[in-house]
Amino acid sequence: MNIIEYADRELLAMGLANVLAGSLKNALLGNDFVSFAVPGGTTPGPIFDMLSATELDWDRVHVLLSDERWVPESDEQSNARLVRAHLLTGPAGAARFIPYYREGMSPAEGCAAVNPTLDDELPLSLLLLGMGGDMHTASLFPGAKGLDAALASDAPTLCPIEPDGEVSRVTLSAPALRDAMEKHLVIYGDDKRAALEKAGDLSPEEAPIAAVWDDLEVHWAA
Ligand SMILES: O=C1O[C@H](COP(=O)(O)O)[C@@H](O)[C@H](O)[C@H]1O
Repeated sequence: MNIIEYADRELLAMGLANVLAGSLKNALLGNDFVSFAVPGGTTPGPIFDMLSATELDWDRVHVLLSDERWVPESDEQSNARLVRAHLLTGPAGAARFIPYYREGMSPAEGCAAVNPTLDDELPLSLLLLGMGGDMHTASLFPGAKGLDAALASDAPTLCPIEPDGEVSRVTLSAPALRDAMEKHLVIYGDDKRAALEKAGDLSPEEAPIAAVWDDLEVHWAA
């Protein structure tokens, strides 16, 4: 794991958007299309805003979510809603988005419907992850119902998961995340940095970020 420190969050957003744009362009050189998985939550909006303005062959980029709350896009908690508002605009509006939520289906039924459509997206060409202070990444939450299944080496690509006291979710599994060709993690603040450092002494069940951090490039600002 390599940690890159930025002077502030704005510089991080600019720097990381540049890194991601360069990685997408490189990956597009050797492939008909590339798969780019992105997080939701409160952190990535400004990074998406900057990246979306970059000129590249977005029509050959497939955008996926690292995880999703099992809510329709009309719900403010929807990660797809965030991605549509901040990433799939301007030049990046030409990208192909692969949403997960299926109206009228349970998360497990939704995963069964979505999983066959993800086969061609693996291994992910480029992955951006976020992390919570509890060391969850994507929706691999410590103690969640479904965590063991999503951490298993033979886990399906997209798995249902029920974090304690939270809306039901779906998440890319640990193997799908771990096997990405290039992986970045963005975190802000001393608390998350301390949590990340602590995760090295813990199991993936206790600190799910530890399941995916081989070759992870970490982008941090206070
Ligand atoms: O629930 C989620 O949390 C993580 C971290 O979110 P943040 O708000 O602390 O940045 C995020 O990466 C994940 O995609 C999201 O669904």
